Amino acid sequence: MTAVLRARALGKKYQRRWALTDCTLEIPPGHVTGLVGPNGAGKSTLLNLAAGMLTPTTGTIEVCGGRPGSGPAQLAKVGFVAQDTPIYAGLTVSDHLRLGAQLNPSWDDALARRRIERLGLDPHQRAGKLSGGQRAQLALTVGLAKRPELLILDEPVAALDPLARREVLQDLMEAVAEHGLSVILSSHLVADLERVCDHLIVLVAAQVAITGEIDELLATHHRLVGPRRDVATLPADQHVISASHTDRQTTLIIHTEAPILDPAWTVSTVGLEDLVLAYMGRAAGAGSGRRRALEVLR
Ligand SMILES: Nc1ncnc2c1ncn2[C@@H]1O[C@H](COP(=O)(O)OP(=O)(O)OP(=O)(O)O)[C@@H](O)[C@H]1O
Repeated sequence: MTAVLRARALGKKYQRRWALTDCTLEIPPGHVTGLVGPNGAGKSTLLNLAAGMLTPTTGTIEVCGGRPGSGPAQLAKVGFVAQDTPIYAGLTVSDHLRLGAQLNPSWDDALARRRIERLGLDPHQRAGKLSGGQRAQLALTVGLAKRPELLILDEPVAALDPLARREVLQDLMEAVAEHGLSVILSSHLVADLERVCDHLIVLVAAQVAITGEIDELLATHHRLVGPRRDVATLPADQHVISASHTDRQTTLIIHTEAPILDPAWTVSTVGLEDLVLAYMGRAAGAGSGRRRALEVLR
């Protein structure tokens, strides 16, 4: 099966600053992939590269088997809802649906109208007069009704209330189950990602800190608590992601494929939020304010 996204040593430089470096990734089709990382980590840059809104400085990126932005066939395969909720302020809600129908060969008008009605949006209202959350919903409706192979969403639920957020995520999961849609979405809301995503990309400081299938990542990361210990004495196959020590005790989050045999450790599982925070904290340094960049709403 063709990967929905394949990046090899992908990099993007804005003037003198690298926003993304040495990014190598492969996302299989039919999945919901969560993209997470601190502010400024390069998430929007990666998503804009995938949507063809930016061109790489180094490396390559292939999306649904084609080069992003390479022409109408590629545009039809990929839906993109950018972070700033792209709508046309002067056009009404129904103008957006008309435009969507004209521009997209596989436009699902029934889906679009059903969704607008369910959301209670007035078809005659100008998009510029909608609330932030309603605008986000309109942009998402256009993205879903386009019926792309891959829908790329940059912080799609940030402006939505908790109930609306849950409904949007539900809609996405239904589209994945019914139409085989693949989704890549960035969010700071790890609890949401935990609910809908089966793949994860953690970007930190312009680099991929970890990527993979979430179940597999959770099965190979462990929390170890035991008597204070120098991490340099751990077996070579145990990679320390985060470490904290008191006078007597050491707490670690480690990555390993092998069983943990040392009886000195109490071993427990790691949740997605802990895993993400461990990788974010590794780059930022323990106790840094960067940890606060990750908003965890339950
Ligand atoms: N057009 C641009 N020109 C110059 N620098 C840019 C531009 N766009 C982004 N950057 C820089 O590139 C880096 C990555 O930005 P990006 O928007 O990809 O991060 P992000 O992870 O999406 O952040 P956030 O979570 O805050 O949305 C940042 O340091 C940002 O300042």
